[in-house]
Amino acid sequence: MPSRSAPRHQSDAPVLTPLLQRCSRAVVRLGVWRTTLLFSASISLLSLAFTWAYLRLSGYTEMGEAFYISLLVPLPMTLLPGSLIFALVSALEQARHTAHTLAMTDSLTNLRNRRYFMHTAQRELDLAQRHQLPLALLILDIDHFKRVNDLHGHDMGDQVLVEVARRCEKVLRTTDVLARWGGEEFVVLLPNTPLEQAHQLAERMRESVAYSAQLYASDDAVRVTISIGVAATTTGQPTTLDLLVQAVDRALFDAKRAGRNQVWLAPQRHPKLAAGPALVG
Ligand SMILES: Nc1nc2c(ncn2[C@@H]2O[C@H](COP(=O)(O)OP(=O)(O)OP(=O)(O)O)[C@@H](O)[C@H]2O)c(=O)[nH]1
Repeated sequence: MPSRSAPRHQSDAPVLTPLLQRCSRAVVRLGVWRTTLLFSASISLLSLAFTWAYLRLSGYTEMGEAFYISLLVPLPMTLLPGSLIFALVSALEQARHTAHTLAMTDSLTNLRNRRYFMHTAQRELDLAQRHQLPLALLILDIDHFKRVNDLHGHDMGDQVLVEVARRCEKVLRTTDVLARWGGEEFVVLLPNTPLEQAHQLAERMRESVAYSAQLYASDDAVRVTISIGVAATTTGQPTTLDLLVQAVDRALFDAKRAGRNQVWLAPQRHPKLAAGPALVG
């Protein structure tokens, strides 16, 4: 009978890389000096064990001076090279971590970027389908944003983007993922959320942007609104991320065409997506 278990690692590379990463993260967590001391102490103990085994096998019963030599000599001998190596490993790990975070972050808003979002959304969609849970997706777009830039300047436009991101973030739960989709668009993933609940959240985001007396900390107050497209998967029905994004895009397009500052739910034209009323304004 063929084995059902997944084949184990076919080469050393996939095993080694996570192992090395785990080791370098451990160095960062412990700190260079603690790692060095731990390393040097382990080498000393190993050296002691080897000496003891060697003497026993050679017929000696007393350790004598060999005890002190095997325990204490490796300690100072490994301290300097150990600390240099671990300092280097720690610096490399921190640089790798920073580069990884930067590659996934939008520099203006500090939100996750589209690349991170797509990766996370695919994983969440797979999980939702495996556990038969609903999943909702929102794309929101600042209305007439070009005018903000034209009237108040690009720097103010940037401030508006940051402020809208902050307001939307406040409405969301910790499990939701908000990312910058690009330009003046943001995307939100709502795991374990049916369409009705996603709609309520979208409305709260829309209101938190539209109904603020003075939105931006500046003498030159700007008021903006956002339009939002929403779609959700139907529990237990398979769909793809592309289909979901297409449905949300279409709903957002409809919200814009209907006059902006509205939330539109994805219509029934994608049978595998949760159906809802087409317009919720
Ligand atoms: N300040 C600033 N502007 C940006 C940034 N990214 C994109 N934009 C601007 O966003 C504007 C988007 O304009 P449009 O696509 O015409 O859309 P809109 O004016 O918002 O109109 P509707 O979406 O139809 O309501 C463009 O003027 C871009 O230059 C950014 O990072 N900072």
